[in-house]
Amino acid sequence: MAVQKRVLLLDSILLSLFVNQYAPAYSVCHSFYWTATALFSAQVLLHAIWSIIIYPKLLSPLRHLPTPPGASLILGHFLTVSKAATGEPQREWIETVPNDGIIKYSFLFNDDRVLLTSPKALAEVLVHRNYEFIKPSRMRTGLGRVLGIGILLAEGDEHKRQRRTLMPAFSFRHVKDLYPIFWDKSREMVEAMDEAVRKPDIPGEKPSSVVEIGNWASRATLDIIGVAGLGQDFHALADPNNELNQTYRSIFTNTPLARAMQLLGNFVPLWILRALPLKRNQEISDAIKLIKSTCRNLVQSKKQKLEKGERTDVDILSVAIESGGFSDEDLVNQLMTFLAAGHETTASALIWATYLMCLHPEVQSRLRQEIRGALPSISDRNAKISSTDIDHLPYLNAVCNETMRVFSPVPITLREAAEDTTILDHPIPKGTTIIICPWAINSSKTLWGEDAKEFNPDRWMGPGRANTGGADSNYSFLTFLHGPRSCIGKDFAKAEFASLVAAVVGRFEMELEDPNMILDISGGITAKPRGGLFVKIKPIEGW
Ligand code: HEM
Repeated sequence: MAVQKRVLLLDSILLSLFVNQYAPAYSVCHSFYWTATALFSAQVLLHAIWSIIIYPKLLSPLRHLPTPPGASLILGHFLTVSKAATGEPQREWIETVPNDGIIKYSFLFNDDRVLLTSPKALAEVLVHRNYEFIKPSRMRTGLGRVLGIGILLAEGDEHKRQRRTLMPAFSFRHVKDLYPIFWDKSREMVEAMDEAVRKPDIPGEKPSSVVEIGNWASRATLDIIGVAGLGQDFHALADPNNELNQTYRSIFTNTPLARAMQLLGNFVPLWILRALPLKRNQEISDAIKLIKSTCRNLVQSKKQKLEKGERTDVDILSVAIESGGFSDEDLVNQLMTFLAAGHETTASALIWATYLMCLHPEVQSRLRQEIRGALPSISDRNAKISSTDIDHLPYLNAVCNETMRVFSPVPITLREAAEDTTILDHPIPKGTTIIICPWAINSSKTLWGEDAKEFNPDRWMGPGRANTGGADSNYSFLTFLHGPRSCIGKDFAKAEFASLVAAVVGRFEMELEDPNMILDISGGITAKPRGGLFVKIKPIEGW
């Protein structure tokens, strides 16, 4: 229902010309400019009243849907949503607002949001009519600069083509050959952490046995996506000041300014926001330059290798180049996507696993026992790990799944109705924003039972539970979504995550630096403890 401001402006100019020509008595101060300004202001005001109050309250087909209490007349639920961690209010509403599968809430100026709460609604949007619900254009333009317009942001037939082409690189048949890389990098991380706490003068660490786990996690996962995904070791683990790692950390840190700009992006054209002389704009454009040039160099050197017949690796980039389906610029966009989508997410999972291990020392010891009993020692550099070694550890699998259920690294994602459509037979106007919230679905009592919010790895143990956690519907676990736009890197991520957890828990006893820490979650694309997670680690000899 939004009317473009430029239409109102044009309209005001034409009306002003008309009034000044044929009815000058009605003009403002006999001036074309003042008349146009007055007409424009009046139209903006009328349009605002229409779109903020009249349409959503009296006419929108969404107005009859169940809605959480506490909406203000103009700001809707904006204050509740913006004050809490991403996904937290939705986690509460899914329990407290009676609904048949969808809930409506409103954002700033009563812009409607439709939250999906049932497997049936999720199936319609994510699977059966997936391409009718596209990624919102503000997501494409906002994220596209950093992530590249690759598979994550492509739509329709173009998305289908890219997904088909890239799928072989992500199939389990291929991923199973990457386990030794996951293990080698996990070992490298654990050895470097060990060294850091023994030599407390390493820059970036506190002079004690305390480490900020997010820092290690993002360096390790960047290296892993580099080697296993793109055939290039970035050596971020070896170098705490690695430029690429620092760059990603700076752009993915959800500062108040970043949040404010994201919010403004809903109302102010992005080209204006990006032209503002702000430090954040400079940081992002420097980051994009570095990421793009890294990706360009990777494409060039991989192509040269392949031309010389020097192919030794089966990484995602090689598969993409050999498919012949992508231009050089497309390849750069895909690489940008894999680098960003493929490392911050798994890093967030490792942070949450560490946090939960600290809160549940009994789970930590039981897991350590399983790992030490079944896997070769982390100190054994010649030990080779296969997919069977990692995948056949039931408690490790249970802890990893339960961590990703309780703290899904991606708390929320968005879609937009591409046309007037329906969800569960409720009319949904074109342009409506649809909220898919793993954070809420993964802890819904309707789907998981009364103990839904508790961390209980045992729900994944026992016959038939290893893949379901005991839930009846596979839509109950939404961490990687479902359907044609689910995470293509799911098998990669699960194996990588399990290797990292096994190495860390096998080697270290961990506790929170501050046992009274109050969890403050910083939202953004991935959820993390704000300001980092500081953990005391103690190497346990004998493995
Ligand atoms: C624990 C780790 C991970 C989590 C929780 C995760 C989660 C997700 C989610 C929720 C989406 C869907 C986003 C949306 O459509 O709105 C997604 C898409 C995607 N993920 Fe992951 N991801 C993880 C790791 C990875 C890794 C390691 C890679 C690459 C190696 C990867 C590559 C991608 C790509 C390319 C897409 C876009 C797929 C498409 O649109 O067809 N992800 N991921």
